Amino acid sequence: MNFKKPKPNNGPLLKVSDVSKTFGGVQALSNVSFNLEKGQIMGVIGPNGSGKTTLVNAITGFIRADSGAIEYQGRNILGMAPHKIADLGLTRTFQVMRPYYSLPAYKNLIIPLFSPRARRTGGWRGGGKLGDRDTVAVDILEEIGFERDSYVPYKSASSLPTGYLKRLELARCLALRPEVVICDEVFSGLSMSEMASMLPLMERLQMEGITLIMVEHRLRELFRLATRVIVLNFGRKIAEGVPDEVMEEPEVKEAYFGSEEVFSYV
Ligand SMILES: Nc1ncnc2c1ncn2[C@@H]1O[C@H](COP(=O)(O)OP(=O)(O)OP(=O)(O)O)[C@@H](O)[C@H]1O
Repeated sequence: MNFKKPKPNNGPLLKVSDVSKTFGGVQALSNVSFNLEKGQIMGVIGPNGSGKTTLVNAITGFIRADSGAIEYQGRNILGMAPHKIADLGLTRTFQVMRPYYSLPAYKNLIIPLFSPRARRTGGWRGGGKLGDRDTVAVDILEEIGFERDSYVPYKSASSLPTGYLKRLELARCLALRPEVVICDEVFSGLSMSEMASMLPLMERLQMEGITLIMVEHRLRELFRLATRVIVLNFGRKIAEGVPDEVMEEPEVKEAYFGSEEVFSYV
């Protein structure tokens, strides 16, 4: 199979420029722009309904932005189908998880492991020949915290608690050997100890070279990881920068006024 040689990209890994989206009369995104640099963990925060998931959907092709431009590795991806975007290495988790509940956890990874991207990149980590995919699937799950010895990877997805389902969602992205993972609220619904165990996992992914965008309401946990955040409010980007500094900006304080998230971040 012939793949076009990608053009060298000296700019940001992802460049979102003036992206807007309306649903009926609702302006869900209004001229949102930001750059994502390779290796970053970038947070996307904002009150409920501020446009965070719409932004993720627009970047990953699940909805089409009305206007603006989205470039990934220097290539225009606006209007591309989600599976094509994933094939380029830009993947996402879903806020509402969608595993195949009737299948064992590890079988949920078989489809991404059979994807053209996983085949092309030669399997999980280290390259080389793709081994038995069931084994590779269990390996991935073990890497992200499914204890192989207690048979958790083999349990049906429907029997897994939220903490494991969140990890399974992440594992489905990792099976594609992504360059970027956009995590839509990976901390939501997790206990304090589950969240605490998720933090080193995210750090490890970053150390392994994966660039992360994290859409989060859990500011305290997010700010331990993210070096940069953008803040949305009513579809507009109202701030961007280092987390602690951004939270001091009057418009951000006003957007979060009265919200529990801000009280829980300090
Ligand atoms: N498919 C849709 N049809 C109509 N309106 C939508 C649709 N998707 C989102 N919206 C509206 O767009 C706005 C932004 O929604 P979005 O889900 O992106 O916000 P959010 O910041 O992710 O919210 P939350 O933090 O509650 O998940 C909201 O007013 C929402 O009701």
